Amino acid sequence: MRLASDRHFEASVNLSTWAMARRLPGALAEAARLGRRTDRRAVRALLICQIGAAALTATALAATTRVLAAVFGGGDIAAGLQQSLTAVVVLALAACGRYLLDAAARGAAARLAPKAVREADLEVITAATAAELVAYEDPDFEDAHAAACDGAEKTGDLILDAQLLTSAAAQLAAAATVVTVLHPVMLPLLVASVIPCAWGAVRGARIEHTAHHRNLADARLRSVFRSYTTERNTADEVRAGTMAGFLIRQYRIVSGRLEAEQLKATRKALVVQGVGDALTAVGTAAIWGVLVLLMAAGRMEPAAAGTAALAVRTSGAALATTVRAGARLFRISLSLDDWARFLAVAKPWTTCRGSAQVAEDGPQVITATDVSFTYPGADRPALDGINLDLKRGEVIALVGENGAGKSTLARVLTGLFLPTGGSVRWDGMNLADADPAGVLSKVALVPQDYTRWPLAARENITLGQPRPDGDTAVHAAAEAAGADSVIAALPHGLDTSLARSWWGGHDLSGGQWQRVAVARAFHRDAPVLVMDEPTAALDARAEHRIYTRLKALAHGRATVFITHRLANTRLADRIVVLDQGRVSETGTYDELIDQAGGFFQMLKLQEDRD
Ligand SMILES: Nc1ncnc2c1ncn2[C@@H]1O[C@H](COP(=O)(O)OP(=O)(O)OP(=O)(O)O)[C@@H](O)[C@H]1O
Repeated sequence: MRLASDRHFEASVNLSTWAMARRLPGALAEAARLGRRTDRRAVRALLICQIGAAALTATALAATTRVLAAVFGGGDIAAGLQQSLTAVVVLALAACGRYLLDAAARGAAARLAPKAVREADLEVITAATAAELVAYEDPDFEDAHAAACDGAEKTGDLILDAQLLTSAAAQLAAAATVVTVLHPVMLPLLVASVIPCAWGAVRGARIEHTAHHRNLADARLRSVFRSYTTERNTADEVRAGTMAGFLIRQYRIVSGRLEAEQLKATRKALVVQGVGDALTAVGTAAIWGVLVLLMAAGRMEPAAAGTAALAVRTSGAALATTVRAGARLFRISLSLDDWARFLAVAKPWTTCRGSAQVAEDGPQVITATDVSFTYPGADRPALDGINLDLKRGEVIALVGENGAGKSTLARVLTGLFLPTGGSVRWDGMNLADADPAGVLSKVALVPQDYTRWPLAARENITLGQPRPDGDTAVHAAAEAAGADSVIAALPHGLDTSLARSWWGGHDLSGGQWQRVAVARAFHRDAPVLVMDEPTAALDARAEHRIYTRLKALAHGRATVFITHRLANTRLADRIVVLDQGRVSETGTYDELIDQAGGFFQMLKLQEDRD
């Protein structure tokens, strides 16, 4: 099972082995770029250590030749060794130095890796927050974002494997140079012997990556089942609905599919890698044979043959590491593509409006002219031909059936969404031309699904932006929203942590949270106030309190509130009834009653029910 729109999957499956190998320089360059941006010193240290380690490998091999010549050169071994004492010391020092430099390089890579993850993740966060809000309504944006988070995590492995690859490649270069000097036929033999192993490793990586992508949808589905089965938010429904058995069965079914697909891929990869390794083993045996033949034919001194044997072993091991790290890097490079793809997907969504500044004290009038709005991918508009004026000091109630377009209109009027047709103007300035940060700084919004921030009560109201009069403003906002009693009951008042999942955190009821969310909007003291069903979870007393004070709070502001309790609309200066994205009625409460239209019918139904 895989995502129908997974273009990246198609691309990676159709890559040839050579094309895959060609990706490695790009992956190494990306590792270097991320490394340089996070810690230049660590990158420099890493490179110096790698080059130093390679040089010492070559030095050790050269010193080995001299020692072996002393040992196998005939005559007294002890005397020979004494003669080549310097070479022995050089050999020992070079070996020690190489291990130390290798360890230092690994240390530098380990220091860089988490920083690279952080930097890559920050790029994703920055791109996501710079995107228009409407981007989140596009499924491709969400999918790409999820894959990018995974890719960002992998950048740590990219650095570690890049270090391993360059270290092995440097050792290889050193050993290969020594081998070539000893006999020119050795290097081509060595390279030929490792080709099957490289082929197996790269093909194996491709098989595993293909399986990974095939399993993406199932892996996501399984993690959704897991979280829905065990998380606190759903725990009561899982129990009350006796759903645990059903959910666990679903988990098993999806897991079974995942494991079967994975096993199939692992088997295929193992076979391919096994064939490659076996052929490389045959190649290595052939090299040993050639060495023996060269020695037997007197074309190579025993000391040189000894060094060649060592160099062949060293370079063989280095080649194998190079190939395996290269194959892993290839897989990581595919994940990095996911990361880079999100940055590319997010780019066109980046907020790109004008830079005109709205009035410092906010708009006197908000005008929607022939506004329409269609969600990305939707086949019909959520808003269609809306014309509306909202003046400062006026309170408008937006009502209508579920899905009528109320929340969408509230977002369009405040500039959170730009209309896809028509215009919204604040004092004549089209919001498409205005600096979005300036516009949104004039807006206080209570969304339908407000966030229960895992912060202290104070930050839950100030949102990290305290007013000059500090807690006085916080208490005033809390009092206006009826959250004062909530705060008074907290063990440490405004300092109490509302992060319920953490130790010491304090939980609130649904209605108490909603009061805090309303207090947030009041604390912001913005000239445009929008409240989307602000009392849906409140008890009758708290609801009454908010609506009786709303008129006073709305003074000097342009206020819109959305409600399904039509009796609350009595206090609005104007009621706008939406029906399937269009304004079906508008007027004062009394005017709409007199018209005896849809609003009146809905009101009657509610009154009869109550
Ligand atoms: N992300 C989306 N993608 C596509 N269509 C959407 C999306 N969000 C909302 N819609 C559609 O837009 C229309 C208006 O939705 P909106 O949330 O504005 O309605 P509402 O009047 O606020 O509803 P409710 O009273 O249930 O909160 C609905 O038909 C809804 O299905």
